[in-house]
Amino acid sequence: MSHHDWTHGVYAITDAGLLPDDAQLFDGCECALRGGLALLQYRDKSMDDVKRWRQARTLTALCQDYGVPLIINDDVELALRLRREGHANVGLHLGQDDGELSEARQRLGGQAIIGATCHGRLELAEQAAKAGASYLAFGRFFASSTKPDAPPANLALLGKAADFGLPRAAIGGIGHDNIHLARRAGAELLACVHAVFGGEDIEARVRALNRSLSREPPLEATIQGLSTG
Ligand SMILES: Cc1ncc(COP(=O)(O)OP(=O)(O)O)c(N)n1
Ligand SMILES: Cc1nc(C(=O)O)sc1CCOP(=O)(O)O
Ligand SMILES: [Mg+2]
Repeated sequence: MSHHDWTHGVYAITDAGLLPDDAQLFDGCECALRGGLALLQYRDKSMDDVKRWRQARTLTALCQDYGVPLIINDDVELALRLRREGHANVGLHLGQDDGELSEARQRLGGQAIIGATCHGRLELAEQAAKAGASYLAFGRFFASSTKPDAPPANLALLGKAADFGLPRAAIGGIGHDNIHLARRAGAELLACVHAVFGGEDIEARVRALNRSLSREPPLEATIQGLSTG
């Protein structure tokens, strides 16, 4: 795990509509991992605890093979159960209504990756940073078919969030045609559902996103380069 830099790159998030059974979920995630992910998030809104445990456990092992952390959406108990089984690569993502981040930090320990949804609001980012977040997620930046009603945010926010000193994740409608804009605005992590899992050849889709990212330095680095040299 130590060689893997989870702080930069494509952050794929699963979707039970696009990956409706175990075979499609596991195969889709393996293809995405082959394409090169910084992080993978297991996002399943069902109440089926048996399914969620089975799927999360298999994804944890799959991610371990690729040296990539698996982030559990919403569910601190599930993340805790996996970590207690010895899976140190398991982290958690919490939204504003998903429980106290400081409590999750205490329960999961100092090493676990814990992300926080901050929408378009710097004061939420400040609170999350103080409560022990590992990364801050902002969005929705573009129209999203996965979550059309997520509150909109402006890309300029990403530059303002640099001062927290934590990786910034951009989410919401991120795809091949706009990923460079979010990167350029300062996001280190580019979180995508549809752009990764919403079509054929998932590995090629992730590779294409990574190619777009590698061509695009963040604006902060460009400005620094201009002023130093
Ligand atoms: C990386 C990332 N950013 C934001 C979210 C959204 O979290 P939340 O606001 O809790 O909404 P749901 O995903 O639970 O519907 C996320 N999951 N991941
Ligand atoms: C899960 C989620 N949260 C969002 C937020 O703004 O907080 S947008 C979103 C959906 C992201 O899916 P897609 O890449 O298909 O647009
Ligand atoms: Mg949530």
